[in-house]
Amino acid sequence: MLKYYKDLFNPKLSELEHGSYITIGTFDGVHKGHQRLISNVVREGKKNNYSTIAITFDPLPKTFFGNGGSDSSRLTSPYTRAERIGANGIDILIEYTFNQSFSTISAADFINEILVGLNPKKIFIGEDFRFGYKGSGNSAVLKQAGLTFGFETKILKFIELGKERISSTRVRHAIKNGNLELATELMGKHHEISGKIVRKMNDFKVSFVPNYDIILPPAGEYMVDIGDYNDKHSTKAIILNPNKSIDIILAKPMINSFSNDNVILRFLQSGTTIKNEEIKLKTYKERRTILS
Ligand SMILES: Cc1cc2nc3c(=O)[nH]c(=O)nc-3n(C[C@H](O)[C@H](O)[C@H](O)COP(=O)(O)O)c2cc1C
Ligand SMILES: Nc1ncnc2c1ncn2[C@@H]1O[C@H](COP(=O)(O)OP(=O)(O)OP(=O)(O)O)[C@@H](O)[C@H]1O
Repeated sequence: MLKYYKDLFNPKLSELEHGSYITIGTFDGVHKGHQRLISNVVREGKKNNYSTIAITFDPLPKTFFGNGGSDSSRLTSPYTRAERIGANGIDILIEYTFNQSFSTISAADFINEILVGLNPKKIFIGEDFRFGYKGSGNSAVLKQAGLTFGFETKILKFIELGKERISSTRVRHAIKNGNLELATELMGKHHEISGKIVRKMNDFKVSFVPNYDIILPPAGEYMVDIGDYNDKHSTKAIILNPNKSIDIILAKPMINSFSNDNVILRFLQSGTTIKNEEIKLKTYKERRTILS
């Protein structure tokens, strides 16, 4: 069971007396590259009987700095990210609020005031990992600090798919292009958002609104699973405008079974099952708009 801490400075956790193995990153989407990094921490940590820790940030540093454009829109809510990190076997997740004062912590202070208190024995990062004010900390800085504080730094090579590096940015592009199949392959999970059914148009058509500002594929038709944790139904979702609600067309009128609760919408693939009369209706509507 994952333990989830927020904003721990100078931590002194009794469970870490023996030592810890740590990984650090934004981990949005927890894609297969992240999973490899995490599984190295978990495998080696368990073997040596150390607690395993993931350190992460919210909001995403890219979003905070506002320089990512649509590349910084989120794949996962903090909750879904935590859930995926926990499912990969990490013991402790520490999430830091990435605000103005946090962003100006120097690399040395990040090591002294955050990492050292966690009693690290080994820190696992990918090739490009940077940390601290203006990104001045890197693997060389960690290796040097390890000589003083008694930890190792392990740098993992990037995992690729189709000779291209897997990254959160690549998953975001795949979703923006409506390529849900590629997004699923890169994450090893379907793209999912939690939200609420806010309106019932008729027994077969409801309106879903996401709880969190998560990236959506473009307007179009998608095959989805919708349901709560116990119950899910494969059906069809229509996105008319990615900033608004999503229309769900139900295969059978079963929505009462999860009426007021949070439901999870998982995008399986782009849809191909649109009916003829719906296509006609759509064309007609579009023509009228152009004429008026
Ligand atoms: C204490 C701290 C301060 C940071 N300050 C900056 C900064 O001033 N400018 C910047 O571009 N990124 C800054 N970052 C973000 C890092 O460059 C990087 O995005 C973050 O550590 C997450 O790593 P990842 O992008 O590999 O997931 C900072 C990170 C940390 C931990
Ligand atoms: N393909 C990969 N293989 C192995 N490690 C990776 C891979 N991608 C990222 N990492 C590592 O995972 C940690 C977290 O990375 P981060 O969250 O910045 O992922 P990212 O995919 O590079 O995100 P973004 O595309 O938004 O920059 C870092 O240590 C990073 O080096």
